Amino acid sequence: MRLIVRQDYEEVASYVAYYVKERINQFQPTPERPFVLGLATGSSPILVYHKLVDFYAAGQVSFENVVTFNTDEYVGLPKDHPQSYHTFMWNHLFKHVNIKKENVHILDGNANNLDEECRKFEAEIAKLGGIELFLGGIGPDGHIAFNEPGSSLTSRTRVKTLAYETIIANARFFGGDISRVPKLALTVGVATVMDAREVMIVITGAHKSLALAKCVEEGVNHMWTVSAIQMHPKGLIVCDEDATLELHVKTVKYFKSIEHVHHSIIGKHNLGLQGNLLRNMVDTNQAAKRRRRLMLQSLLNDEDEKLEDEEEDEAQKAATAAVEEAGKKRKRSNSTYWEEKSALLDVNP
Ligand SMILES: N[C@@H]1[C@@H](O)[C@H](O)[C@@H](COP(=O)(O)O)O[C@@H]1O
Repeated sequence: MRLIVRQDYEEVASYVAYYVKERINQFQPTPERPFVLGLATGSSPILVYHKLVDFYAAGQVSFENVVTFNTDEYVGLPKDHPQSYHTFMWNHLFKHVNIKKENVHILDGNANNLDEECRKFEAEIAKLGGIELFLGGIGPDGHIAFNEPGSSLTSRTRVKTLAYETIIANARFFGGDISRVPKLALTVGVATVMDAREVMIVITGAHKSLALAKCVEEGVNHMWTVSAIQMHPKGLIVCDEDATLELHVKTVKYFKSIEHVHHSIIGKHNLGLQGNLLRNMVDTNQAAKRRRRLMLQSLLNDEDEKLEDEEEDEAQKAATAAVEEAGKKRKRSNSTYWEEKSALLDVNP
């Protein structure tokens, strides 16, 4: 498992959005071989979606051959209800990009036969050969999708009763009134998420720091369902500094050092998106020179910043600049959405 620590929510969102964009582009999806992406709702991915919309507006990514599957949906809430996950996904992402309607999969919480709806959802995923990248968030109790504490780690898409803590946490979307929060939801299972070829979880805020510590430093446990990521060969958690509050200092230092050491010794340009070594690009002479220079610098007690300057990824800088430009130019079509977003981000659940 990799743990990427960034300063704050904004930096986490930039990292994740860039990552998703690059994975789609590297995959080179076609209608016959689409990129299958798992997506979540909640406040954690909102800024990621905003940045993906900006990448799309800047011509840096296309969703034409992207197929999506969403983690969950409330039972009994009309699709067009302002708090349904259908409304959320269309307002925050889908209606701003070129995704095809038929490529979007969100569970129908109003289906006549809910069990059948869940079975069909799993079958659709399987038909497409599984999910390539699952982007998720967690609740403060460590639940992934709506897999509440005690959910089976081998669970599949099904109807789930929401935990009291989740109902309280989500009441912020229903005017703070817990009686208005639906008590049932359809959700992908833990195994549905873990079957994806890559799982990326966004965890931000001090209120999720206990869940992060349980997930990273303790055992795989159905009381913290996100901890199942420990068993995944390509699990990636992207968190902010606040979320690390309950982790041991040595844990945080270790995961940070992985990134730092790899960049310093191997060179950022020799590392793939998933931390893999781009063998063809490694020039052993260059690597030896770098090692010598590093050694000299540490002897001379030089500042680390000098090294980091050289390692800046020019492509990412250019991409970010273009996106910022597009973001400025683009007139947001749905202003209430941005008001809603700020409201969500201001609330401390
Ligand atoms: N079912 C959703 C989850 O999929 C989401 O990860 C979680 C976190 O929400 P937030 O990101 O707003 O903290 O909220 C809900 O419970």
